[in-house]
Amino acid sequence: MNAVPLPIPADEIWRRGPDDEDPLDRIASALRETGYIVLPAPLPPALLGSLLRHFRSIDRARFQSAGVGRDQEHQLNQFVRTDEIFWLDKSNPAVVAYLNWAETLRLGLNRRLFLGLFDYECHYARYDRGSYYKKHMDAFKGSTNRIVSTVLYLTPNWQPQDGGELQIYAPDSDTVIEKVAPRFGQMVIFLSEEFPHEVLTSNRPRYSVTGWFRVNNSLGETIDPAR
Ligand SMILES: O=C(O)CCC(=O)C(=O)O
Ligand SMILES: [Fe+2]
Repeated sequence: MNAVPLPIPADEIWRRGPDDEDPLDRIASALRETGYIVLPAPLPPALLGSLLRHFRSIDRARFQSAGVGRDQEHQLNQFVRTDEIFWLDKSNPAVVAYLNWAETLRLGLNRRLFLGLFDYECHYARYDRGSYYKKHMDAFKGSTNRIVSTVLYLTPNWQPQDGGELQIYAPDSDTVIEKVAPRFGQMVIFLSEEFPHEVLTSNRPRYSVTGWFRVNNSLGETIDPAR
């Protein structure tokens, strides 16, 4: 692969906290122990700024109404979700830097948790005023290859009255265990098959990058993941 210009040096892409703990150790042990972690600012500010500029530069018309389910089951269901998405590829340097970061996370989690994560897919999501995503699972055991979900928030100057929090429920339950503010730079990482979750109605435009680490379920001539 060609060297791609990064907005920030690759060796500065993981920032250590004041306790000098390796952030990958912290994320891995949280996933092992509780299944999720909220990180207030895991990425360098320069990268967040470049991602937001890229997000805003994309014409509205290029975002697609988000569907529910995959492939043949894929359907638009406005009762469930009203956000719009834009799948990401390596054509923008900020996205490349973000994907490099995700790649180090993938390798770090595989090394520590033996998850066998194979790749990462991600899209931008925009929730216009009044948009939501009702309670759902990102993956059901045995029927999908999404293993770890990530959401990075890019909404500038988010205020509590803006709503749009991510509500995480205990596994198989209606009990809310965490409410994550979609604050600029904040990220949440969770096991896709464990936690029902919901995006509460947003009272202003809400921007995010949602992604999934997947395992490779390809068998014989059936290629899975499909895309
Ligand atoms: O944006 C969020 O907080 C979560 C989005 C989500 O659950 C999804 O896209 O599957
Ligand atoms: Fe989700």
